[in-house]
Amino acid sequence: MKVFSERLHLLILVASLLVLGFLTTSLASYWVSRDEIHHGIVKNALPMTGDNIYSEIQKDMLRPVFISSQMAHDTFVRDWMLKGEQDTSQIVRYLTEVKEKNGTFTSFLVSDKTHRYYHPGGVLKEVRESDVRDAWFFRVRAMKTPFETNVDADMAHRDRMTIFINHQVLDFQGQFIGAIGVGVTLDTMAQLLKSYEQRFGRRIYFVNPRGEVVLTAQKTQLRGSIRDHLGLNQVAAQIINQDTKPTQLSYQLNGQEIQLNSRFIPELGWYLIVEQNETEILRPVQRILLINLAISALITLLVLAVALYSINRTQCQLEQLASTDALTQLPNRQAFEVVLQQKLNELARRPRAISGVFMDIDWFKQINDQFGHAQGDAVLQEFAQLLRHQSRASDVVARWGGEEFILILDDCDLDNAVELAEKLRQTVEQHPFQLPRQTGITISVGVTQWQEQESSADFFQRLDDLLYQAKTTGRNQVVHQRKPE
Ligand SMILES: Nc1nc2c(ncn2[C@@H]2O[C@H](COP(=O)(O)OP(=O)(O)OP(=O)(O)O)[C@@H](O)[C@H]2O)c(=O)[nH]1
Repeated sequence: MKVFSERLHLLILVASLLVLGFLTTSLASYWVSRDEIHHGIVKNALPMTGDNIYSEIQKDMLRPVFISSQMAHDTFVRDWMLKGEQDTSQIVRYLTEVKEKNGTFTSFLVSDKTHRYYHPGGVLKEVRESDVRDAWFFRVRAMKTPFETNVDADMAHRDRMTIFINHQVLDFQGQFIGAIGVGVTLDTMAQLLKSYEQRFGRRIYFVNPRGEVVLTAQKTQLRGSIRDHLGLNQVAAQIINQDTKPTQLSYQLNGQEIQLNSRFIPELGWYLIVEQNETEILRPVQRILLINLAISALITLLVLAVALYSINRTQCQLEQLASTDALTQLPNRQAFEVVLQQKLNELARRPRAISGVFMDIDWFKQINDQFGHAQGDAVLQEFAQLLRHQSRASDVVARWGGEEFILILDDCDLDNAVELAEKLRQTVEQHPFQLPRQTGITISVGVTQWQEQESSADFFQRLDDLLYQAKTTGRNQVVHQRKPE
């Protein structure tokens, strides 16, 4: 029991050390990867996507700004306006050419004198200070800078969202005489967002200062106000209250961590939002962690199995060593007593006759004295070999000590036991032992049958007495005692 619990303690210790080691390395590498991924998203991926998109926007806006500036400085335009806007077809043709040559979505001119709004289709309307949709013109008129970009619905094209470059037109004395420019659609921008979404698996969209989603890539499918979206509503106020510096935010959605980078784009007057689902990115790393843990568990089990196997093997070898007589390889007295006890316990379940044969080599001291101890050992080994051959698998044979041997015969009554003992005695007597000189070797034997309810001490005592009787009454004989009737 003690050995078992020591073995269990050892195995628990080995398993704990392995589990601790594997857990520490697996979790440490998972945490490092997780931190690196988080850092990569927050410090690099999201801000860089924002930077790239912003620089694309700036690049895209350069050409329309340049075209609008050229239109504003065109002598024909200014002369035509100063000469009283006589022939509408001339300016319409001019605006059509600008639009078609440059591939812009629209082109326009608004006169400060007549308030007429010209575009490639003719005169669209007259701008009025009272109309909120015309407020842009009066704002441009009051501007200190020569142009602005303004995202607005284009009335000439069914209110399609358009980026207008509104450039002031000044006369030759520098007085404001109108606003001119081109409009480009947001289609290219949407295309850009879509390609970024596909390439990097990030959600990208624009939000106006009221918090409404104004432009998304097709995949995003985000509509309405960000205040109405679960998760996003946690950071909506921070997104639209920020200054122009990019801001890093995060929110929780369905147990997932979403990282969000937001920046104000002055050219559009919108906030550019780039989002990345950190939990999703972490999934492969978590899968690797689980695989690592599974491999670790397997290795731990394997090591435990190998340890258990070798402990058991060593223990078996030790037990074998402790229970075997080194000279004859027969079980020793201790082992014999254990096996005999098992046999006696079995008797209750299956009652049967059991007999004992106790043997002692005669005059063995003389053999040692004549031929030396080594020769005496050889005789003991040869005798053990004879015993082994004479006994059955169910019998228990052992070296009792010195030159004494014992045989327990299973399912064998006294008559059969005496017969076998006699046969054994004769075999020994006739056996040519390997000695330098031919020497007769004999044995004295005591035989008796196990009596019911008898203690093993009494049984051995009787066997010992019978053997003593054989020795004292002439040796080389079998003495037995009948079972009392
Ligand atoms: N070579 C050898 N001798 C042993 C071993 N064990 C005991 N002996 C010897 O066996 C001898 C037994 O001698 P005794 O007990 O006097 O008995 P005996 O000479 O056989 O005489 P009886 O038994 O009376 O016939 C002793 O000399 C022991 O030293 C052993 O393993 N090897």
